[in-house]
Amino acid sequence: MSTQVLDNPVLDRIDLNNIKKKKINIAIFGHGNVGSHLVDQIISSKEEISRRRDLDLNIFAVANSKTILLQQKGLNKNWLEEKTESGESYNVEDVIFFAKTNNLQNLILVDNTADAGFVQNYSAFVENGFHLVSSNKIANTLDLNFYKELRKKLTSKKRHYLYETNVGAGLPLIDTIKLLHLSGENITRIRGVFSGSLSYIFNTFSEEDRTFSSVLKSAIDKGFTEPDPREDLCGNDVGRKLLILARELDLHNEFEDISIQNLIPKDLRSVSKKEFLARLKELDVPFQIKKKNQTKDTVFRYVADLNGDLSKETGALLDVNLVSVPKNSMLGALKGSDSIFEIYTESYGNNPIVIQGAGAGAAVTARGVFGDILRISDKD
Ligand SMILES: NC(=O)C1=CN([C@@H]2O[C@H](COP(=O)(O)OP(=O)(O)OC[C@H]3O[C@@H](n4cnc5c(N)ncnc54)[C@H](O)[C@@H]3O)[C@@H](O)[C@H]2O)C=CC1
Ligand SMILES: N[C@@H](CC=O)C(=O)O
Repeated sequence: MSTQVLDNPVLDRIDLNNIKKKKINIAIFGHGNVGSHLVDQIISSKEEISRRRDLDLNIFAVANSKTILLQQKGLNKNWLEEKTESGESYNVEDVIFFAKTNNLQNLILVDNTADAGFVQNYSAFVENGFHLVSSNKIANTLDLNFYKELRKKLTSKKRHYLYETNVGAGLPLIDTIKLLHLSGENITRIRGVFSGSLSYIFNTFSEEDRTFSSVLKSAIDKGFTEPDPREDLCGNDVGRKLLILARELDLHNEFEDISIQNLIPKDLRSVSKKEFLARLKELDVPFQIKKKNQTKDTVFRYVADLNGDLSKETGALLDVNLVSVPKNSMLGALKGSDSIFEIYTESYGNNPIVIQGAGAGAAVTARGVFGDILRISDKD
């Protein structure tokens, strides 16, 4: 598109191509595995999106737990060097103040942390005009009171909250379930392998002659696990995903309602993360014994199951267990870090809708977060 210049002397230097572009101002918290991919993806797709969708994506803040880089005109591809050089310590009120004093509109807060403390700021951000996008699952798995109050606040402020990556990383799962439920389709059961890291770990451990700790270490290095990998191994991360799906169906469950098989030996559960990582080899013998005792032609799968009477607010049963399944079954045939979700509904009968694909990984997750940002940008 070429730049058009107007005759009017006041407007004669205004680029008409930019007038109609909607500027979206984004603040990103957490730039670890997922967050840093997200910033890079936005910066490298910015021009193309500006051309195709008339959106000007402007990342005006990026922060980790220690420092922030604030730039009204937006980050460029050297953001990490700039932040390392001139990032400053901060609190979240500074970001809200910065957005206000610079009169930034169309604000989106992106939470790419795994921090329980950070989600307590959501309400203040919404109060000050921010939409929310989150890969962090915590806000959706605190008590139902917090869950409902946040939604009340969002409705009263006409703000949106999208979190597609909370379950199944970049897979289109939450949206699918939401639409089925909203359209009146009765979902009767959701079952599957919800964890990309545990899928990778058990696929690899079942197939290859490697110790459990070396496979776990690879999963950590590939960015599949939570910042503390015990969140995956103890089942909390899968439990959270199960609860998030249950709540999408308007079920009134709390985290404590989930029956979870914890895979961590008792004496490694409450040590520090540093000590746990130093003692990974202690997982080798217990898992080697499990492998040795396994029936022929079966593989381990860490399976989550939402079942029971899903037509009643309190009728659901939620459980997460390590099971042996035949290699040639749908769950048994999973590869790599794939997750699989079987969604059973009244109309689809015994043949579930199946959603399968990469269930973890920084690039796919960042792409999913990016999708949520674009969905919100298109609204209003
Ligand atoms: N890695 C994956 O495949 C997937 C991850 N997720 C979620 O994405 C989120 C991020 O995961 P990763 O990037 O792998 O973690 P990470 O540990 O690599 O990065 C976390 C980042 O959050 C920052 N942080 C922590 N507390 C903070 C606070 N209070 N304020 C500002 N920044 C803070 C850390 O400094 C770090 O930059 C997690 O909630 C995880 O559950 C979701 C789907 C898939
Ligand atoms: N640690 C999680 C990442 C995505 O939520 C997993 O392994 O699935």
